[in-house]
Amino acid sequence: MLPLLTAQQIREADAYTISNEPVSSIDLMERASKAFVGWFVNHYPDRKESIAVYCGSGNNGGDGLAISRMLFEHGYTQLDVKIASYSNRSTADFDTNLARLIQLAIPITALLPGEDLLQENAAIIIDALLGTGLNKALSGDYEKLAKFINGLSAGKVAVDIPTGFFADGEMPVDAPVIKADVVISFQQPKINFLLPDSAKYVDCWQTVNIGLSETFTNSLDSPYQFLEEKDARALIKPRHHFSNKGTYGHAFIIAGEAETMGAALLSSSACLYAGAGLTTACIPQAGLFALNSSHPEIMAVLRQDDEQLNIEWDKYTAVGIGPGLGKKAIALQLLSDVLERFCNPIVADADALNLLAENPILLKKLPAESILTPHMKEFDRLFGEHNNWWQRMQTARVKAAELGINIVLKNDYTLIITPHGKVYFNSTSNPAMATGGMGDVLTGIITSLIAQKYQPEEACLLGVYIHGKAGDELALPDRAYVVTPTQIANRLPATMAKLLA
Ligand SMILES: NC(=O)C1=CN([C@@H]2O[C@H](COP(=O)(O)OP(=O)(O)OC[C@H]3O[C@@H](n4cnc5c(N)ncnc54)[C@H](O)[C@@H]3O)[C@@H](O)[C@H]2O)[C@H](O)CC1
Ligand SMILES: [K+]
Repeated sequence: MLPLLTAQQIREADAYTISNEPVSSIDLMERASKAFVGWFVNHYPDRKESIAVYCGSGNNGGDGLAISRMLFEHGYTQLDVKIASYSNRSTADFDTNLARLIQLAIPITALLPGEDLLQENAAIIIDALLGTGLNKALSGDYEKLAKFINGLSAGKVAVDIPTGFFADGEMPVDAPVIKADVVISFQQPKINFLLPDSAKYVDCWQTVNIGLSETFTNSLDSPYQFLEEKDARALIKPRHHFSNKGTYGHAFIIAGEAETMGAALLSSSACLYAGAGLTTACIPQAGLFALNSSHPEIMAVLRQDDEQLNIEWDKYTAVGIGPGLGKKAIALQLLSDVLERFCNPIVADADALNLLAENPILLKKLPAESILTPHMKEFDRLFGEHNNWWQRMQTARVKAAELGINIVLKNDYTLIITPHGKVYFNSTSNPAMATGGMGDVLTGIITSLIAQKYQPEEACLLGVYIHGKAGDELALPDRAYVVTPTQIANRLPATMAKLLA
């Protein structure tokens, strides 16, 4: 896991690294700037391209000055440095880098308070105005400069973080931010890059390692963690010789109405392909033919709307409930029944979540460590409206702890929030996966992993990872416009095998 630190913690990690590596602060800045330049030279190899480097007078600006010097040394000839001299304060490392830069034949212009901004013709803007030191939304000269830069058609590359963007915490609505085409972020993505509210500011980010002390960053035990391939590899268990279907559990998927049988087929097939020993789907009578003809491996428990059910709950090692289930009396009866009679953690999705929202008393009956897999709207129906994702994420932490459950809050970087206060951001998945039925597949995968005796938290982490990874393997090589949930389900065995290789 990559710990995701707040701006405050990044400063602490910075200070710790400086005194314990040890490395001088100016050399750490040199290392960060070199890492930026390493990326830049690969992506913008044309040494004749005109580049304007906009620098503040703090350490982000210091990086900008060091970057300008290094680009000059790499043979970039059309450099122009602009220094926003809006306050009379500067950091020592900024001053040192300014002294180094003025030795070189690079034009440097100071932008003074209240002054009109000069025309800008550069093809590329490097934004090194403000970084993680931002303490309030931009206003005055900085706001004017940000709007000016946003109005330029030049490509924009931000150093560490776009100027005006909050690394963590709630962003004021419509805060002025320099919109970057790409952000080269030091050491880790900033937490807010991973929340959907960042979409209007950050097109794309990449990280470069600057060697902050891992001993220290791990010791902070940050609640926020980034889930990566090595973590999924550590979680996935091989299938053993002499194992049989009984070894891998019996999953029960309660889903589908006559008109939404697709949801039941998608979730139960994903359950099958993710490796459950046995899968039984609880479906309406009308869906039996579709189930048998598409997936003869999956067994059925049929239900009628007006009939009392007599389910043998003891037969099953995991239960997933909700996809396409509807909200009729039978659905509520099934949900109440499972909460009353099934002792192990359950996976609740879609209509099961809507029923829980309408009958909040049932939330308290969820078996410990159960898993809810809402998208944003389902989450807000359950726990109230939220104005922004930072707020929503904090509510999820409170509710997960209060109810003793895991919450999988679906999005680009799906969040897995545990009852123990951790928030894991998943690193896989892509926009080609934005189609109906994707969530049904995820429910099937997580239920399957619980049936196979993964701990609920492990099932969430691995399930969310492989779901997105299968989507990446299908979409990214040919830049596919869309991948379907059926393709994802079919792909799972290969994706899982690769993780074990
Ligand atoms: N991650 C690391 O370990 C390293 C980071 N580096 C770079 O340093 C910046 C952070 O630098 P810092 O000096 O702390 O702050 P900034 O340059 O972001 O800001 C300077 C200064 O600006 C003032 N300020 C804050 N908000 C506003 C505002 N809204 N309007 C005007 N002025 C504002 C405030 O006084 C700040 O202190 C980090 O992003 C990296 O780029 C190191 O180079 C390497 C190690
Ligand atoms: K910046």
